Amino acid sequence: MKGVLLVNLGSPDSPNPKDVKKYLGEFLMDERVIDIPYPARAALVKGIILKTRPKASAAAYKKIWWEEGSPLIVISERLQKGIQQHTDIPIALAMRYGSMTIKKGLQELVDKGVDEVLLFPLYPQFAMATTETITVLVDELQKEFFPNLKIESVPAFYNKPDYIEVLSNSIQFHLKDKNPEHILFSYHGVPERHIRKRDVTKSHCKIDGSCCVTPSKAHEFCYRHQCLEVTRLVAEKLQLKEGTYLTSFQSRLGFDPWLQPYTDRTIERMGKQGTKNMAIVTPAFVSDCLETLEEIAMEGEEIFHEMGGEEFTTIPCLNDDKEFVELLSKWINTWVSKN
Ligand SMILES: C=CC1=C(C)c2cc3[nH]c(cc4nc(cc5[nH]c(cc1n2)c(C)c5CCC(=O)O)C(CCC(=O)O)=C4C)c(C)c3C=C
Ligand SMILES: [Fe+2]
Ligand SMILES: [Fe+2]
Repeated sequence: MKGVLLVNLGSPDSPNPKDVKKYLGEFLMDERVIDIPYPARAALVKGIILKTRPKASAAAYKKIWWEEGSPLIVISERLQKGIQQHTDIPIALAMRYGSMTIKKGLQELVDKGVDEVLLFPLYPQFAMATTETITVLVDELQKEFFPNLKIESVPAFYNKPDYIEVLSNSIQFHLKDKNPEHILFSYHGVPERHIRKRDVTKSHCKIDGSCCVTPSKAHEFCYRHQCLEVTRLVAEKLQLKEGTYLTSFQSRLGFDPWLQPYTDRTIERMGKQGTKNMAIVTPAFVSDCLETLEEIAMEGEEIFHEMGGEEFTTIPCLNDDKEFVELLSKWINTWVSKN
């Protein structure tokens, strides 16, 4: 029997510093997230980041936490239930970090009689720190614990026309009557080094004005290209005028160069330059989470108002939007009817 494992990033068990520390420790010790050799990574994460960040992150999590739990987890569960209503095969949900482990998710499917799994990382764009860390872990788990399980992965879906249509419809719906002067497409950032490391040509990605718009086989694993493509395709679909939309990258950590322009500085600049009414959409996330509900909807709005901006609209992620649930269900049912 076939089954599906949806995988999202994960959240701490509670917004308390102890749980946040445990979660951040697991997340940031992943060699595909902080990609420096083990001794240096442990010194940085355990010796520096985990000494201060859990308290600040816990305070941020407390601001967005829901009665039912972490928004990211609750929303992912709603997505799972929504999809389950459109298919007869079991749909399980797991998180890359935290208590809802991928191993438990695979076991849940196996216990239901599944021997063929569609692994569905809930990320529209490929990144070493997201999609790749999931597929690598699943490979390891399969070899060690589930040798008889056949597993196939869903690749990044950033440029699928039906995804672009659903995202564009959602943006249009949330912007009706808003008339923003500018729409900012803000994606989670990654260190520039991550892009270069996954350049299969070893020389294409210069992280400049042209590499990501020049056709290359490097783009299959270029997060920056895939983000810029989502912006371009949505702008084309919604017929946005040149100069009314921008792309930026948020949530940087540490002192290495990350993808630019940075979202906070872009919002600041837009406010300073006299934009009064702006909207922001975050297409690297399928579910609202700390990075959208706090960093964008709270901090971003505050920066914009401080700089003289007036109306700031945060467009929700696709979450359990009806069209999005139907789209993922359609892809899953196509896979089910294959072979
Ligand atoms: C080196 C650090 C990080 C990289 C690289 C990174 C990439 C990355 N992350 C997401 C999605 C999410 N990240 C979230 C939280 C978060 N991310 C980092 C660091 C890196 N992310 C940290 C330290 C945190 C924790 C919060 C904080 O202390 O600021 C979340 C939210 C989780 C939640 O519980 O709500 C998401 C989602 C992507 C898509 C990505 C690369 C493309
Ligand atoms: Fe992150
Ligand atoms: Fe590129």
